[in-house]
Parts: sequence; C-alpha cells; structure tokens
Amino acid sequence: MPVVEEARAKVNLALHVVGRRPDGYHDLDMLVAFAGIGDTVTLTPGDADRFVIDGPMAGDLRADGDNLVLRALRGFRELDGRTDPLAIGLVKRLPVASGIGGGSADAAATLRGLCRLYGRSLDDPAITALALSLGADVPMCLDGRPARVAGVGERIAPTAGKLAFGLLLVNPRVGVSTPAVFRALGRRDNPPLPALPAFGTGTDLAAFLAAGTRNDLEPPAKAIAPAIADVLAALADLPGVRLARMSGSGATCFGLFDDEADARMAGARLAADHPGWWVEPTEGRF
Ligand SMILES: C[C@](O)(CO)[C@H](O)COP(=O)(O)OP(=O)(O)OC[C@H]1O[C@@H](n2ccc(N)nc2=O)[C@H](O)[C@@H]1O
Ligand SMILES: Nc1ncnc2c1ncn2[C@@H]1O[C@H](COP(=O)(O)OP(=O)(O)OP(=O)(O)O)[C@@H](O)[C@H]1O
Repeated sequence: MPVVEEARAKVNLALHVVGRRPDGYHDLDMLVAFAGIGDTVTLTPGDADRFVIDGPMAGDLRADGDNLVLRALRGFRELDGRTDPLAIGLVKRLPVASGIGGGSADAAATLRGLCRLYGRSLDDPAITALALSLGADVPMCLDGRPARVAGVGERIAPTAGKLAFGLLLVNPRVGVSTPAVFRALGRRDNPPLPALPAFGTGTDLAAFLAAGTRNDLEPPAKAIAPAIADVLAALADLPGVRLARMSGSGATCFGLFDDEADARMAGARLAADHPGWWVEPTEGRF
C-alpha cells in the first residue's frame, strides 16, 4: 500500500534575526504557519529503488542524490538499518528556492512517510536530529503545526491553530539563495518578537503582525531580487489585504486576508495583471 504525505508550504508570518552563532548560523524568533497547498510525497514498497518528480515545478529540480527527498531517505536508512526497495514519487507544486520551505517540507514528508511505513515514532530523538541535519526548517515541517519557532529552527512551541485566515502566496519566479540573503543582512542583533497576546480572530493576528513584527530578511532579499518590492507593492494594493510581507528568505511574499474567499478574489485580479507570477490563494491557520 502506498503511503501518501502532504508537504505543505511553510509561511514565516514574522521572522526576527536576533543573533549570530559561532558556527555562522543565525538565531531567529519566528511565527510560522502552514498553507493549504504544497507538494505531495508518495512512498510505495516495490522491487527496486526509484525516484520520479512530476508536477508543474518538476522542471526546476533534478531527481539526483542531492534532492532533499533522497537525502532524507539515506539518513533514515542509516539510522534505521532497513533498506527495503522503495518507489518514491514527488509532485512538485511549490516554486524551488522560494522561501516557503518546499525542499524542507519534502524532506519532512519523506521522514513522516518512512516512520509510518516502518512503525517508528516521529518523537524519536534520532529522527529529530536527522531532521535538523537536513535543514533548519525541516523540524518545524516535520511537526507541521503552526508555531513560534526559535534558535535556528529547533525550538518549536506549537500554537492552538484555531485562528483561520486567507493567504495569497505570490512569487515573481525569481529563485533566491538563502545563504546569500543571510550574508547580505545588515543588523544581526534585532529585537525579538513581542509577547503574543490572545487573538480573537485572524484579523487581530494580522493587526498584531503589522504593528509589532517584521521579516528582517526582507531588506537584504529585496536588494538581491528587486522584483520582491514589486510583489509587495502589488499585494499591499489589493482589496481586503491586512498585511503584505515576504516569507523566509524570499522571494515568495504573502498577503493575509480575513478568509480564503477574499484571498481568491484578490488572487484572480493579481494573476490577471501579472501573468508571469506564481499566484496561489489558500488558507492558513495559527
Ligand atoms: C530562512 C528560513 O527559511 C526561515 O524559516 C530558514 O531559517 C532557512 O531554513 P533552511 O532553508 O532549511 O536552511 P538551511 O538549509 O539549514 O541553511 C541554508 C543556509 O542559510 C543560512 N542560515 C540558515 C538558517 C539560520 N538560522 N541561519 C543561517 O545563517 C546558512 O548560511 C545556511 O548554510
Ligand atoms: N525536493 C526539493 N525541493 C526543493 N528544493 C530542493 C529539493 N531538494 C533539494 N533542493 C534544493 O534546496 C534548495 C532550497 O530549496 P527550497 O525550495 O527548500 O528553498 P526555500 O523555499 O528557500 O527554503 P527555506 O524557506 O527553507 O529557505 C534549492 O537550491 C534546491 O535546489
């Protein structure tokens, strides 16, 4: 029986860079939500190992050993010892290198699927350590719940996830390298997030985000990819938008709306005006 796992896009609702560690990585303080859209990973026990990528973004990614799906498989086999042949399918819908953690979500979905297939607990510290070794975003994608996330991504405090809102994800079809954005940062010791109040609605959350939080990677990312500023300006102009911000290290930006219907309406308008952009209305929870 195939095991199917969704690899949902992660959206950094806020991202404060609060320090730099001796190993060069940055300490972050973030609010993270997951979108209703993502890639899909399917694991099917078979008679030989196979890895096939399809979907609208398949052309931007090679199915070689560097792919995070295969790196996750190799890491899992090293710690688990099982080498049963597997056919793995990846449906790639999220733009590559776009700040919504597509590769991290794929790695996490692969680990979730392998744990399900072979009856291992996701809470196993060896799995947690493997996830972090694959990328800073992989542990939160493995958990899959909205959260406040600190450290480089290993300190995860899930939220209730009761606030629903509309999200419009927009990418100008420019790939941005995460290390390049961190290198181009000005200040690396910014203030952490303010204390989180109890929010009644997604609209309250948007007001809090707009007033007291930032994505500190936005200025360096805009300097590297000026199209990000165009996307943010276009999002800020849409009817019903409560917040327009970049996710992760870019270039994907999001508009936050009261509900998915508002995001869909705004998305149709934006897609008509910018046929070259990737425009995806969806829902988020926090
Ligand atoms: C920007 C975020 O997407 C926010 O969620 C993540 O912090 C990045 O997560 P990721 O893509 O899984 O990152 P990794 O693959 O672990 O790291 C890529 C590179 O980004 C830089 N990096 C990443 C995370 C971090 N906290 N500090 C860093 O300085 C490092 O140069 C690292 O070599
Ligand atoms: N399955 C995969 N999907 C996407 N990228 C992958 C995958 N495997 C390896 N990669 C490589 O990982 C790099 C980062 O890709 P990804 O799409 O995860 O970036 P991102 O969305 O910017 O991530 P983050 O938000 O975590 O910084 C790309 O350069 C890509 O070549």
